[in-house]
Amino acid sequence: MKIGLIGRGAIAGFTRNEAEKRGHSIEVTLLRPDRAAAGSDGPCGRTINTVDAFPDDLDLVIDCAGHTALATYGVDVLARGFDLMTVSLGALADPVLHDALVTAAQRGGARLHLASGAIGALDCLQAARVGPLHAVTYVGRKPPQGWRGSPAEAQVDLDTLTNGAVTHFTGTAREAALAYPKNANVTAAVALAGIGFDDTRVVLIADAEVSRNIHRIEATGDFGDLRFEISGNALPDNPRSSALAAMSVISKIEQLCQSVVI
Ligand SMILES: NC(=O)C1=CN([C@@H]2O[C@H](COP(=O)(O)OP(=O)(O)OC[C@H]3O[C@@H](n4cnc5c(N)ncnc54)[C@H](OP(=O)(O)O)[C@@H]3O)[C@@H](O)[C@H]2O)C=CC1
Ligand SMILES: O=C([O-])CC(=O)C(=O)O
Repeated sequence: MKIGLIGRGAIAGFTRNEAEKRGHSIEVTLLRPDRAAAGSDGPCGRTINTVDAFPDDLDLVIDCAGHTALATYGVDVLARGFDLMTVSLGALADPVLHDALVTAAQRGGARLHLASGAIGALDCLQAARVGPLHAVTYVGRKPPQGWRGSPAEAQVDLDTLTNGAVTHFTGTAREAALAYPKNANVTAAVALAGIGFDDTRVVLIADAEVSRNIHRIEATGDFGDLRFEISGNALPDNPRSSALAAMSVISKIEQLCQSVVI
């Protein structure tokens, strides 16, 4: 695939390396206008600053840059007719942005692909909701540094939390996804696969006793009961983000290339 990337952080770096190892080409990287002069060549390859500058022959654009980036560029990317993959699923909790992306995709004849990110069991939730599902709860537990730059900082001193755990959020997936744009995109994945943003219950915990990002789903429905838990290693460049989130981007690229899709 010929790919355009948005972002140059931890997930983007992993995506670049692994995609190129697998024979895909990162043709160009979109950065904020003040980050790199358009057309410059550096560790991100050829850089651009606007959606207009994406070459016409791209197969896919991948957003690895968070909610603001999806809100800033997503509509224009889809309206230009490029398929767009995103890890910034939590941004879809904003109904205005959600509808604008859907309209742009329809106008451009393109699709928005949601990477599964740092969590799993989404296939099970999607099937179970046919039943229907009755209740879904997500509990996210990360080491204190995994909540840096989030509203948790207003409730708990992350630097001095060296033992025990503090619950800093309980509420809906919509509230969590919007309030924790860098830490709780998984709540959006669970909501979108299951019973939606307003009915999915969320608990977020800073836990000094854990060293990995632990995501737990509990669901009940006509299908039976589901309990799923993953302990994800963080990416070396960003303790907030699990390595699986970056791996899920590569997995989705491979899915898009396959004739037999699971
Ligand atoms: N679905 C999931 O399970 C997960 C989703 N995520 C989402 O992925 C995002 C990226 O994660 P990660 O790579 O670890 O984060 P990093 O902080 O390592 O990198 C973020 C990158 O995005 C760039 N960026 C931010 N805003 C814009 C913008 N408006 N325009 C262009 N570039 C922008 C930053 O650019 P600059 O260097 O110029 O600041 C930086 O290169 C997270 O913010 C989060 O929303 C993360 C983990 C899991
Ligand atoms: O990477 C993770 O473990 C989860 C995360 O940050 C997110 O969902 O935004």
